[in-house]
Amino acid sequence: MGTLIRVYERITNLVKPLGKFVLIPLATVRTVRQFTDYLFYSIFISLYVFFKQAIIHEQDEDSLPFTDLVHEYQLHYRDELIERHLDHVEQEFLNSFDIPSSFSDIFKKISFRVDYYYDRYIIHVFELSFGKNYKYGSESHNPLSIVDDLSINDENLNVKPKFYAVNNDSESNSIHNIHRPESKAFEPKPYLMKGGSLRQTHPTDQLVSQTVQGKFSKPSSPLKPALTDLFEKPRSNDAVPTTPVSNTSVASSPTPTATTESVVSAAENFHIRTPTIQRSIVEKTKAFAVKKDNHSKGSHRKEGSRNVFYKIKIRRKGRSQIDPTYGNYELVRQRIKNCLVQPSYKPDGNIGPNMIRFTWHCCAHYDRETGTGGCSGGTMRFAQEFNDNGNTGLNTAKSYLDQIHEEFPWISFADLYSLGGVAAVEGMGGPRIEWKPGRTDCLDAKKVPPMGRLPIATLGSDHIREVFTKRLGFEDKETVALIGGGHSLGGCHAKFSGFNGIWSKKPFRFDNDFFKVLLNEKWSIGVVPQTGIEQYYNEDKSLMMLNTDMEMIRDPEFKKWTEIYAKDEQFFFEQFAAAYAKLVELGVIRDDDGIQRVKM
Ligand code: HEM
Repeated sequence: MGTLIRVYERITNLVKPLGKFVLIPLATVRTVRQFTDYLFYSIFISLYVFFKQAIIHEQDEDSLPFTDLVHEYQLHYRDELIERHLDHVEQEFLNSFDIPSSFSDIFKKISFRVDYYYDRYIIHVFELSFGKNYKYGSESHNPLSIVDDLSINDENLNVKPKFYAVNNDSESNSIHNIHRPESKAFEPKPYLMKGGSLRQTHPTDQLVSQTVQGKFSKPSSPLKPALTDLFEKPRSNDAVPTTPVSNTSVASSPTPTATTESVVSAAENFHIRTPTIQRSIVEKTKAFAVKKDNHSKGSHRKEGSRNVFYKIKIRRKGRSQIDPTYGNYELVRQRIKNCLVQPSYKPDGNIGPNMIRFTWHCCAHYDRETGTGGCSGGTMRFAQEFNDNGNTGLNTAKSYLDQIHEEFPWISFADLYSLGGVAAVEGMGGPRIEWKPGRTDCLDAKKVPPMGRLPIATLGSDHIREVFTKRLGFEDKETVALIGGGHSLGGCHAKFSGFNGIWSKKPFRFDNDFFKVLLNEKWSIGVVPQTGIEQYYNEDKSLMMLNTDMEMIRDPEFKKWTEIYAKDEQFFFEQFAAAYAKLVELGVIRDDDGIQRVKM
């Protein structure tokens, strides 16, 4: 029987061009119908919104500009269409329900539908009738893409729904399980699955919509924090969140404020290949810094109320309350610090290093030449980025941060993911790192940068400079501080990267031990017993180094900084804090109100 099915599949596959031709009318009718549905719905909605805004005069805090409100309703309608199909079809097919943006888009959708129908209902019709799981993909006529058991590796693919440490001992996280079928999509949180709409329903019946929009001319409502407040001192007097934040009390330490000169000079030193982008960054940073100064001198009211580009709306039932944690970034920072110690996360017991690596990987795809990548946009939410091989093992940090997002739904993922590492460094005894909010999230995966940009641990100093200097824009001093600082914490896990061991005797304490150990121990190459991969060991094999770490003493310029950092911990702390602050700003181009509007 199995052979017969295979023969059938081969034949239908061979006559695919002809079969697809026959299906064109059906796909066209369906797509055009969907398009006209949107069209009629949009007209209806436009009238409705016009009536609502022009005649009823909704309350200020609930009214969006006309076009945004229409768009919101359109997305809502699209979500409804999708929900009707949710159980029957694959995610790829659901994407074809996106609102068509142009005529060529309609043709693309028709062509996609033709392919999908033929693949699902002709080639794999027997697969489906015998109850086998089938997954559409460009290669799905290839028997390998037919997934017999969709439950395999679910643990690996999904972040844990609750605060729950991933047990490193479990087979489910084993590096050997990473060979999962390409077609099995990472399942993002439900509200992200709907692509365009960031609406979500919370257990508390809270409806949150986070929108990026054009100029908004009305003064901010007193209920909403003024935009400029987001960049000022922590709102420590704010009420504590409704969800209790562990036993530790929440201390609000002051947010460091950079002087105008320091911010502008940082922007000027921030070398970008494209001169226009460089100029634009410097100008925007200058304007922002001046505005910040004005604000602290008390003149912000005149300015702030006129030029608001961005609004985070929080609506609740009854509309009388606002999330008391809104805009309190200090509270989120503290919340992250409080969740670092996790005895159930074995064998480490501390997720801080994982968090620092997670943030570093969120930023490390930046390319200053093209302006792509960087942690802005929160692109790590998407399968294309998160499933990159280099990110193996980072589901722990992501699952905790996603859970924290549920407590503070007003923060953008891009801000939260960058804050994770910043807070973890501090929580592990490191320096306080300056961090500014204002990153925005991409609505879909189109802005996910090309993968394969993470550094490779077995290569040498040329490769390190290619990544850190050429692509990310760091000087040697910063590169050494970042690598040594990051690798003073945590360790390698055979099941994730194939390397194994710790870099320093105190892997959960941020200090300059990495540099001391690197200079003082005797290193020789050895093999990780579990994986057969080569790495460097000290004499008693209690510590390890990667080849890229060894470059920190092989390359003369890197070695110079290694020696300096080994001698002067305070200086190292300062350099690391500055470099990590720069890391989390890569690709973030801010408007004069400090908010990043466009993800390049
Ligand atoms: C040449 C550059 C780098 C290479 C090749 C590299 C490579 C690696 C590898 C292979 C691991 C082991 C992952 C595992 O098995 O769990 C690791 C862990 C880690 N890396 Fe890097 N890394 C680099 C730079 C950085 C930077 C710049 C930072 C942060 C500033 C960083 C922070 C960390 C941390 C904290 C861990 C420990 C994670 C844990 O214990 O879960 N790394 N790195």
